[in-house]
Amino acid sequence: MIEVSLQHRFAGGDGGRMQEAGFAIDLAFRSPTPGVTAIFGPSGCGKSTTLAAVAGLLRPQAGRIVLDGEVLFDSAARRMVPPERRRCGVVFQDAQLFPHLSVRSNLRYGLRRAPRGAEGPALEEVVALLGIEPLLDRRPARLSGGERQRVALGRALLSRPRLLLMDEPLSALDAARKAEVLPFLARVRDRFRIPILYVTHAMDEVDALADRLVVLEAGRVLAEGTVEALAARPDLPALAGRRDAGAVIRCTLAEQLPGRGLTRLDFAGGALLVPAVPGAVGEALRIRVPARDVSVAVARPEGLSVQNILAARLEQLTPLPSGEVMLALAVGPTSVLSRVTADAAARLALREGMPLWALVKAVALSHRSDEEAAAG
Ligand SMILES: Nc1ncnc2c1ncn2[C@@H]1O[C@H](COP(=O)(O)OP(=O)(O)OP(=O)(O)O)[C@@H](O)[C@H]1O
Repeated sequence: MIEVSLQHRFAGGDGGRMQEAGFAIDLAFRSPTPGVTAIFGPSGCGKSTTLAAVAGLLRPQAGRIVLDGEVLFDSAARRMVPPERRRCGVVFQDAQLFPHLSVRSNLRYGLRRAPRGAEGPALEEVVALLGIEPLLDRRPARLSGGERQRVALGRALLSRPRLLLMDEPLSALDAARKAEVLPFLARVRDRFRIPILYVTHAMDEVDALADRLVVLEAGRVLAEGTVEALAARPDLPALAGRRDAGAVIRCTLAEQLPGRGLTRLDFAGGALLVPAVPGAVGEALRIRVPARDVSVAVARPEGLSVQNILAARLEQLTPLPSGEVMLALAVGPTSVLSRVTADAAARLALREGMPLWALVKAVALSHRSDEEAAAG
């Protein structure tokens, strides 16, 4: 378990005359270990400050930080474990490799920082896992952004951390590079089982990697919980107001239908047919069903090209700032979100509790817990 509670106020920007109050953070959350907790929120909400406090790079004015029973910081007990003794591996947005050292030497630097006797993967294992063997003799300047991040991750792992802290490690990469690095992060998560605090404002990274979410706003915790539970809440503007808002659902790959080019995914309360997903029957998957790709009907529609028509009940109807309405639909025990126009909601006389049909037009595959799948 990681327990973080911190209160801190930065000095104001007026040269210390205290006319303008500085940013204040006052938050607490707990995350099980191992596992990936994404710290999510708009720019300036305190994400990096939180990581800095956990890493020991910032001494909060008050609070307590405990990792698997070991107190790293406790203002009441005046305890502050110095950063080098906390065993946190940190990966930033820019890889921060030593430019004058080869990749191999950068990795060895990580190993040298590992405490004597600490257990962890060998250099060869990390190199193989991250696919960086061909890069070992290169200098960082001759690496792509994605390659640099893989090396930075390798260096962090080799310091044998008990906790990985990642501060927007993919945000400087374009979509293609990001897609290249994400599976490696998933492999590290699955292979080494090191707890990870992962700062991001990219939902696809949350979907691909995280078990839990801590949503911050202006230095406070707005919500925390599993990715599935929070993604299904229509009342969190930080999540439901986004273009990519949607329910996150755990599924099992239930059947391959090669003749139709489809795969059947089963979830609690129903099943979805999706374009063929490679993988073995029984494999666990996680999908995002974007709210914008779900429409509703008051009677079961016939003769549609849409494959997936699910019997649902309208649980909650939440107006969005955009003028649209977010519908929380229960499909058995599973929540699905649908975003419709206010006009459609009025036309269909939608009200909470009524039965509806949910038409699911698209599904995004986001998370594969299986290591081989993550690699491929
Ligand atoms: N050393 C400092 N002195 C004064 N103010 C600071 C200091 N460090 C951070 N802040 C302020 O604290 C607030 C939170 O910063 P932080 O970097 O934690 O945000 P963030 O959520 O990580 O943002 P981003 O997504 O843009 O990286 C900001 O308003 C920032 O200006």
